[in-house]
Amino acid sequence: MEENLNLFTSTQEIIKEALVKLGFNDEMYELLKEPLRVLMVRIPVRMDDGTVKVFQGYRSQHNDSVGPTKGGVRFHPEVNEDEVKALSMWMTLKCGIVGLPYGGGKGGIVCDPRTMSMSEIERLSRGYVRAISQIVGPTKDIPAPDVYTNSQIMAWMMDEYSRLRENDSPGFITGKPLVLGGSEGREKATAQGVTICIEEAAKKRGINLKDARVVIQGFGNAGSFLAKFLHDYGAKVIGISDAYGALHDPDGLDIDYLLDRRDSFGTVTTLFENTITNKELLELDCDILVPAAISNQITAENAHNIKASIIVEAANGPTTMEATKILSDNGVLLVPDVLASAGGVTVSYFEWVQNNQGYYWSEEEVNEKLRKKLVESFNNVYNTAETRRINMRLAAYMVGLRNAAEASKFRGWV
Ligand SMILES: NC(=O)C1=CN([C@@H]2O[C@H](COP(=O)(O)OP(=O)(O)OC[C@H]3O[C@@H](n4cnc5c(N)ncnc54)[C@H](O)[C@@H]3O)[C@@H](O)[C@H]2O)C=CC1
Ligand SMILES: O=C(O)CCC(=O)C(=O)O
Repeated sequence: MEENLNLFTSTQEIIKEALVKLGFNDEMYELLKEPLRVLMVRIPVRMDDGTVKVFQGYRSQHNDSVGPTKGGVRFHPEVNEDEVKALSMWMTLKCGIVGLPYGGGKGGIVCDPRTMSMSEIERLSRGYVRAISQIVGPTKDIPAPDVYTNSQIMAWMMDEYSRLRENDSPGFITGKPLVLGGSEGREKATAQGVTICIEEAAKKRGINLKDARVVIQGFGNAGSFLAKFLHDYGAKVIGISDAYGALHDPDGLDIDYLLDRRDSFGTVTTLFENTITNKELLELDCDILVPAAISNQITAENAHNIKASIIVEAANGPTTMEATKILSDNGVLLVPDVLASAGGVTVSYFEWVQNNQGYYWSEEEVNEKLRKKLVESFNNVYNTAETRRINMRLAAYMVGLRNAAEASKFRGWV
């Protein structure tokens, strides 16, 4: 049988399994198997050469029983409806695992910002906000950065929303520049959260992080800060990659140099000649592997060749369900995306709280609150997996779905 690489339908399968284990009935599955709302929009943008290009975008809201929906916006040529739907479902799980008062949302635009000018990207970002403005807002659905979007794009989107509503609305979006109500620590939050999960996983496996050899796929927001944290900690980062290739040095890469040379899209390998492929990178001999780029990277095809004993998923959906099973059977400790990458949305929540109260915290305060939440969440998922004798992905789905399911029940939806 062919492997299911569809992110949406494979997520439905595991949601079903988790709900059955939690004792919920078929009606609950009927409610949670699809987002409540998916808006498809067409965004006309005047390009710099005077022509008009029409871009396709989406905003998906999985479940808003717990609170407003929350999740990033992705600018990528491969964005599609099923991917955005799955990404919004994973946001419900992340918020449930960390205990945030949100449901899951996610957005995306089919585009390649690497080939666009800054002013074209600005017009596209503003057009997207105008197109989705009816269904988003600080108490409805709160966007944030994701692949190929950043704090500048968040600033344009916040400005456009504030103009439409005729009032300043910093709580409409998170991941903003500090001066516009961004939070200390948000930029590094995803990598901080992944680092905390790596520390906890290493403890469980008796691995000393200072001796560990680490491979990271992706050198953008999540991957590059993570490389820096682990490098500074004393771990040996022996491989990194971007969309164009990968770098490998068994003695450890010069992370500070690479950080200095990478561009705003997380590209750095194009400056080097002796590169390897992303596929080769994933199969390198190492202790800890962190996919921090895109989905469907570890599949049934290459799962048997993975040498790492710990995989911590910074990216959303990097490992297929079939590969998850192969890796668990092989004794690999796999810390799933919905837990490992939850640091970003956690500090986004802190940013929103600070915007709502108009009082801002120090970076130390943010990091301390983040650590507390992630250590608790890691152990909650790990212990569920141990007690139930299941892998951490299924355990994370069980922990993550509970709030949305119970809140939907209390509201009388099911
Ligand atoms: N930024 C955030 O706060 C969060 C990000 N994530 C996830 O982390 C992953 C990376 O996101 P960011 O670092 O924010 O994005 P980014 O846009 O800052 O960086 C993306 C990186 O992935 C690389 N990449 C793109 N296509 C690739 C391909 N086909 N093969 C290999 N590498 C490729 C890029 O070259 C770049 O290095 C995504 O899956 C995202 O959904 C998850 C939670 C929060
Ligand atoms: O910061 C946020 O609100 C969402 C981050 C995100 O999109 C994700 O965790 O995948």
